[in-house]
Amino acid sequence: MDKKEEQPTIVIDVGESNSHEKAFDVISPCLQINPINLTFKHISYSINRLEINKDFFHHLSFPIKLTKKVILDDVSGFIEAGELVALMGGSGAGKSTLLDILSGINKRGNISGEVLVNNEDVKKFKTSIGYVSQTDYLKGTQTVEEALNFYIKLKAPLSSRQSEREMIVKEVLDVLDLTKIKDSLIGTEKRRGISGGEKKRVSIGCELVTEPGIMFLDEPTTGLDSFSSLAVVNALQKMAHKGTTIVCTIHQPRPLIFQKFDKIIMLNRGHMMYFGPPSGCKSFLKEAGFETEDNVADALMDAGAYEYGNDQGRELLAENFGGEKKSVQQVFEKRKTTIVKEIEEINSVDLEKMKKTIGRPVGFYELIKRLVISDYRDPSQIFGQIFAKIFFSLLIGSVFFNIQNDQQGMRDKGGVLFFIVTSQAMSLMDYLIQFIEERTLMRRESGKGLYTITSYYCAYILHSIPFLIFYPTLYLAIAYPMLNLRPGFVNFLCMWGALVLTTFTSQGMYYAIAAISPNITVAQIISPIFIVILMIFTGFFIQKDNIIGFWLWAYYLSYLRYAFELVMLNQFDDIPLFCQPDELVGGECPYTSGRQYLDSLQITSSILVDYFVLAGFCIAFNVFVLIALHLFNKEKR
Ligand SMILES: Nc1ncnc2c1ncn2[C@@H]1O[C@H](COP(=O)(O)OP(=O)(O)OP(=O)(O)O)[C@@H](O)[C@H]1O
Repeated sequence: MDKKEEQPTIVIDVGESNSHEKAFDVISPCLQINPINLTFKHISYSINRLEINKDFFHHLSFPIKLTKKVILDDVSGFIEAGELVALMGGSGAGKSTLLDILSGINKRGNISGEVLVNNEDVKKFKTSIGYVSQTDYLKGTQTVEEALNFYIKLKAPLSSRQSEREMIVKEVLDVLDLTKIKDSLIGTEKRRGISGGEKKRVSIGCELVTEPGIMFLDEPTTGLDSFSSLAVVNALQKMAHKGTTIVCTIHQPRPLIFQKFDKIIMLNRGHMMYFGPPSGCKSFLKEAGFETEDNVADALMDAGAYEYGNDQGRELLAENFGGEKKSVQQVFEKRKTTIVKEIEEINSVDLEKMKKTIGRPVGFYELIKRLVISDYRDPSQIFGQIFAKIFFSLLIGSVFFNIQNDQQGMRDKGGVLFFIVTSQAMSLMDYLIQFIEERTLMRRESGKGLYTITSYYCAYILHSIPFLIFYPTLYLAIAYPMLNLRPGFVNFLCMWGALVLTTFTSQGMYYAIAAISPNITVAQIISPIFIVILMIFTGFFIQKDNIIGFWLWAYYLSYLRYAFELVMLNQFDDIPLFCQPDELVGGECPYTSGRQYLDSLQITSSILVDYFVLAGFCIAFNVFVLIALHLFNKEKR
């Protein structure tokens, strides 16, 4: 049988069940779905883990031993183009693990067996496969339509035209019943948006607009009410009718939902327990001795629990089933050879190769656009920064108003410059939290091949540049004249440049902390430690000669020291200082020039050197972030 010739009608033959024909929806003019057959043969998955050795005391053996935990054991099956398949099983049965393996996601454990899409290794098409995880990773400041447009623009073939893309988005909105809410914001933690069920359908839509021939969904109905669950499964069924092969994990579906699937794959403790259409479940259970009039999905789960559960659970379930029990596994084992034979048959069918989708160069522009729109729709961080700058500049401007170049003024100026530099560095702490939140989305989207990590980070930095220049400008524009700092445009410009560079370097440092921190809590603990160390070693509190050898590294690595030295040199080099009558010591003025004050703080470098070192730190931090994002933020489960 040549399936290519038969398109768009594909015959589905499922194990021992009755074969049925499935015709793809021909009213789909836009979505170009490549029919995909998926076969998986002898899949086993195990992980090695370290465990406490309970025999340690009895036999005086090693206290820790390496054990192997088998999570999937010889699982085989096939899914044909346009089928909607439910992967069922109790908690810990191995559903998510099998879904990950089928979708080509890298796993940490040992995998054996083969997964083929249209006869080719699934791993080759990892980024072309649609995968909807249990958690919705969406940009809350986008509208529903914008989210779909973002995906299609970044993943559609370069040859596709704008009008075609618009039609696909329109069709997907329609299929998923999202047209009415297409202009609604998805919503963030601060601002409520669409409902959970709608979010799930948007996540599905984001995948669907990229026209995947095959899609995997991890528990798409979990956490949804029965109506929303039905709406999601209905949408999946419509997509399957248009030709997309769909596999999703699901927990105990109600009968209405259960019947919508073309095939059920039931797992129990890593073993396959049932493979076939929902209509075949009842006879299968009967054959295994579990005759029931209940909901078949529930009965299937119970039969598995009966076989693999403990004695107590078995007793409980025995009351329900009655009669002499057989083993579902035993009955299923007989069917296994038929499944493997079917897989060979499916693999002998010559279907078009699966298409590979490649990220588009427009990705960078789309990323910046999304970030700018996000700032516009959720400007709380920008307003927060502006408020902080105005507040701090007025605070120090009024406390240290009109500082003179006398002995007290000299010290005040030193303190004020220290405060300006360090407060500017500290004020960017919220960038760290925002970056960690963004990182999760970036990990997901780059894992799907929408863009590269490098283009994301460059876009992220680029979109923040105007703000990182504006904040220190605002700070100095208010504080500089109030404080009576050194007059002259060149001195102002030098101070401004130092503060802007400090801002960029601090942003790099916070992103570096964020890139290596596993979560926000860890990052929030690490960053104040860093900042305090950097502040102690600015050279304002303790000079190099008084630092003990162990801490000298911190003196050299404190980028705030170079920033502080720079602004001090700019303010004090070559200026005369005078004494008020009460400041004379033995009739003499202790400091008659700014240079003397700089020498007392052991500030001997030059403005140019400090600029270069600061710029070097800024570049180094950003290169470190890129390396860390590539090393630690790859999708791997
Ligand atoms: N990396 C891992 N380390 C340790 N155990 C793991 C790992 N991955 C999976 N497991 C174990 O393998 C089993 C199957 O996990 P999996 O997440 O696939 O189950 P599931 O059927 O999806 O369960 P649930 O419905 O509760 O999400 C579980 O017992 C789980 O604890």
